[in-house]
Amino acid sequence: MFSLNGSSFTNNSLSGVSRCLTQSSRRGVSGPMVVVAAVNSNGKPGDRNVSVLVENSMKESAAAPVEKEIKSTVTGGVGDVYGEDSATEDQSITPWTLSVASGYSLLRNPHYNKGLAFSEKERDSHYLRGLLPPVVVNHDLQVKKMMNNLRQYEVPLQRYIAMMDIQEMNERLYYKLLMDNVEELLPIVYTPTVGEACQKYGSIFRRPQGLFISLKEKGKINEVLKNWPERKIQVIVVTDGERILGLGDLGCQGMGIPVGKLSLYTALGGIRPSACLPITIDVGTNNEDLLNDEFYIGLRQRRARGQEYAELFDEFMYAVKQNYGEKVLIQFEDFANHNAFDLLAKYGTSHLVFNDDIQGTASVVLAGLMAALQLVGGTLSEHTFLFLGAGEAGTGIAELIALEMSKQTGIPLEETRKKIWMLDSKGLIVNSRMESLQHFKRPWAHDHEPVKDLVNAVKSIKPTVLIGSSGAGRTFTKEVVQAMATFNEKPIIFALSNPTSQSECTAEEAYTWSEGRAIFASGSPFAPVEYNGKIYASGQANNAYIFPGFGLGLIISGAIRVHDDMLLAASEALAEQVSQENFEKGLIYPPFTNIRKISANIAAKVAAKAYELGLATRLPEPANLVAYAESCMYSPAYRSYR
Ligand SMILES: NC(=O)C1=CN([C@@H]2O[C@H](COP(=O)(O)OP(=O)(O)OC[C@H]3O[C@@H](n4cnc5c(N)ncnc54)[C@H](OP(=O)(O)O)[C@@H]3O)[C@@H](O)[C@H]2O)C=CC1
Ligand SMILES: CC(=O)C(=O)O
Ligand SMILES: [Mg+2]
Repeated sequence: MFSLNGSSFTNNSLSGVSRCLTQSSRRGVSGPMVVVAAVNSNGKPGDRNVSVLVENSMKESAAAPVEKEIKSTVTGGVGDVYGEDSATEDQSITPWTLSVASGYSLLRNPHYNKGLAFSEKERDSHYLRGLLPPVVVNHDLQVKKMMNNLRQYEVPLQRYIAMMDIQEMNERLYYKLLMDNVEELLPIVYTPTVGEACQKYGSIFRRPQGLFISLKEKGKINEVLKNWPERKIQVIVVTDGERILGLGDLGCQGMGIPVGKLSLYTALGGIRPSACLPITIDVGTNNEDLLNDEFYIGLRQRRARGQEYAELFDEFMYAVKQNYGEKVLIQFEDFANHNAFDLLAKYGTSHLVFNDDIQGTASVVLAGLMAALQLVGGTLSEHTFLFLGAGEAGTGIAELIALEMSKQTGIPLEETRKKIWMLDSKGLIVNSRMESLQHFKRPWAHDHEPVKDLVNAVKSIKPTVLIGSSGAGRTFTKEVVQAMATFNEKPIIFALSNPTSQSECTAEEAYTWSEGRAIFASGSPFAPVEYNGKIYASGQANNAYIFPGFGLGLIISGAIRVHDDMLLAASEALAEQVSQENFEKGLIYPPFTNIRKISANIAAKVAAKAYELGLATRLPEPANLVAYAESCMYSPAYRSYR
């Protein structure tokens, strides 16, 4: 029997599981260390301290101000997140401890498992003899085998399930697979397949991924966050599932999106997987099909709104800051627009928040436009823009374009906005509709007679750029694309809506109907198209180009707030990565195969802007930010275990 943090253990209680080390003996061990909640001699988890007041979670960060009084019995110091150091004797604490994973548990630990790649020496020193067949294979061969296996599945959803299984089994294999085969696997772990996965999440559910915070957890969110096995969180992607891609309200099953986005944070942006936390806030769903689906995994109630929603969210936001400090990046994803704009405005001054749908999408589209100008000529302010869809994506993009025009020309924002027109489900947004418009649409109401449909709006406005951000599939009809092609030599057409089923038009339609003249990009990928004997490859205008590098830039600079100028910097960085060879193929985005280099460049420009704006806290500023960003990136290469 030996003692661990005051709890008694028999050697027997640990056999076949982790072999735990005491605080003093764990120093000097460089084996696979896992954090576990210690188990007492009765084999039951120790009590949790549910009311710990903490000021900051990150040891390296300065104490964050406590902005909201939370009932407390323990006042932990900086870094004393779990109240371990300062609890009095009558108070219970969370008995977290470190252990060295070995044997059977090592093979079942996705962070450290290497499968058949464990060396002979590791098999000896980590009690793996007999638990693996004799062969030792390398990482590359594992990737080759897994790709062969994945390609056997013809149904994309089966590939998605297989990828999730790999992620749950061997994390480094999952990320190497994804990074080495990014163009092939992005459509599986991301749009379009992730959309179908969310729709069927309940049926395909195997092991939970991410953290589920529902109305049931109200008053206990601090405690729920402590259940997550990692403490040093740098990026959270959170959704409430109300607007999942263009598929509407998928409630709790929206979890596929934060999980997928964070896979990209790691694979494309180099953020450590253990620093990423996917979260779904479950306040119910108004999706009747899901409410009646026996396999639905969420709360079976209609959505909470108003004060109930606001209180839960407030508790969540403060608990996040208390647990992970003020430099944790919180990415809002796929909220319905009636919450998205308000949440961004509300927490934008107190937290490091970023709305991917509003801001990330804006940045990626502006980058595509900057690149497209190389092909069509003219400056941004010489173009005229028409959007189908005036929600988060549409108005977010429009605002960033107007801001960039204003910066380039010195013309006030109110004036540059006049070059941008928008349609919603009720038609063109015009001044006569002002009273009934949601606040985020009002800046886009201009003088014009009412126009009900897109084709007439196109004919009247004569835009040079047409952007689809409606979530409504096949709305760029032949008549619409042909109209664009009558008054534009090279019409710029973005069909941003996801997944593929919601795309405003296909690549084939855009090229065929414009007689091969369109500069086309879409939110979900399309295969190259042959038209009149020529191959047309289209780009993927998806915020996946931006958020991984953008987030990396915030993290490496220790930024405390997001600023619009950082979005502009990210757009410039991305546009600069489009090569002459890409332009010659008609591409306005670089291929995803170079994404890590692209992300490092975006991160460097975003970080530089954070330093320039005085929003960076990691000092001094590195001399070469691109090299620094690259050096900070996670690599999925296997580590040797002693
Ligand atoms: N490619 C990318 O990187 C991204 C793509 N998207 C995609 O953009 C789409 C929209 O997202 P988001 O802006 O957040 O959604 P919102 O719900 O905020 O906005 C949708 C807008 O489209 C309008 N709309 C819907 N149907 C029609 C129609 N048939 N005709 C005209 N207007 C219509 C709505 O009108 P009304 O206001 O009247 O209801 C609303 O203004 C989604 O499919 C999403 O996947 C989003 C983010 C990033
Ligand atoms: C890409 C993305 O964020 C969306 O479609 O919502
Ligand atoms: Mg989104």
